[in-house]
Amino acid sequence: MAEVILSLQNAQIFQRENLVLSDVNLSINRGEFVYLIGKTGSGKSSLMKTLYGDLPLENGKGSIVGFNLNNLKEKEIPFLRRKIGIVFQDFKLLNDRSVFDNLLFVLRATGWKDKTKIKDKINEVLAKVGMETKDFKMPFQLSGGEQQRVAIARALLNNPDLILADEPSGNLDPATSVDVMNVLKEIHDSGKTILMATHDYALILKFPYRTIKCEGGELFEVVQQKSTIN
Ligand SMILES: Nc1ncnc2c1ncn2[C@@H]1O[C@H](COP(=O)(O)OP(=O)(O)OP(=O)(O)O)[C@@H](O)[C@H]1O
Repeated sequence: MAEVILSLQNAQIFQRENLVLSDVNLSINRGEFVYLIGKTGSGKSSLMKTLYGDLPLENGKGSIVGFNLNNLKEKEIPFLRRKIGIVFQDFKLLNDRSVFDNLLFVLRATGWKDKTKIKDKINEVLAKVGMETKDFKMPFQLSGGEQQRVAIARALLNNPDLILADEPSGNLDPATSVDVMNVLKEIHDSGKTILMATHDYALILKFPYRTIKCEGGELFEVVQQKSTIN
């Protein structure tokens, strides 16, 4: 039977006192690739933030990778984030250190000690995104697409159950977006569950997966036809 990895029932999500999403119902099984689409301001990022513990789930029920979002405690958030890999539109690499040291920083912060295991893990994730020869480079020496590959490698470090990608191609040109999407597709094909917020309908047409639309404070399943996702 399919294993539910993310579930929200009648969830309400607020940004401060503003109700952004009034009734969110969503269930994602292990191994799925799901797009989250919707107009600017429709609440996609707010939903993502709730899923990684940056915004509280005010009402309704929610669970993700075995954590209950309803009474998520501050001290549980680092443990939740080890089971979720997060990829942002603006990469969020540390600009004062190399690719290798960006990844080292995350491993050290999550308790890794053994130097050989650390090196092997960094090489493994960089190889998955085709960046194994650029581990010595500084982020500003990389193109946007390369920086996003490193950010995806970083998201894979702790072998997460779920990857949340919030507009990962938002800062990339169309050809580079397809390259990065191919990396995400390979990761998905290897068994990972991915939820990706995007505005990029060309990508959705090229890589068709289950699509959810955020509109009027709720989520709707989209039937994969060009006319319905615009
Ligand atoms: N930090 C914040 N404080 C208060 N309100 C916010 C904050 N961030 C977002 N909002 C509001 O919450 C609503 C949803 O924004 P959100 O960023 O989740 O939408 P989005 O669908 O991700 O948009 P985009 O596609 O532009 O990223 C908007 O009305 C926005 O103004």
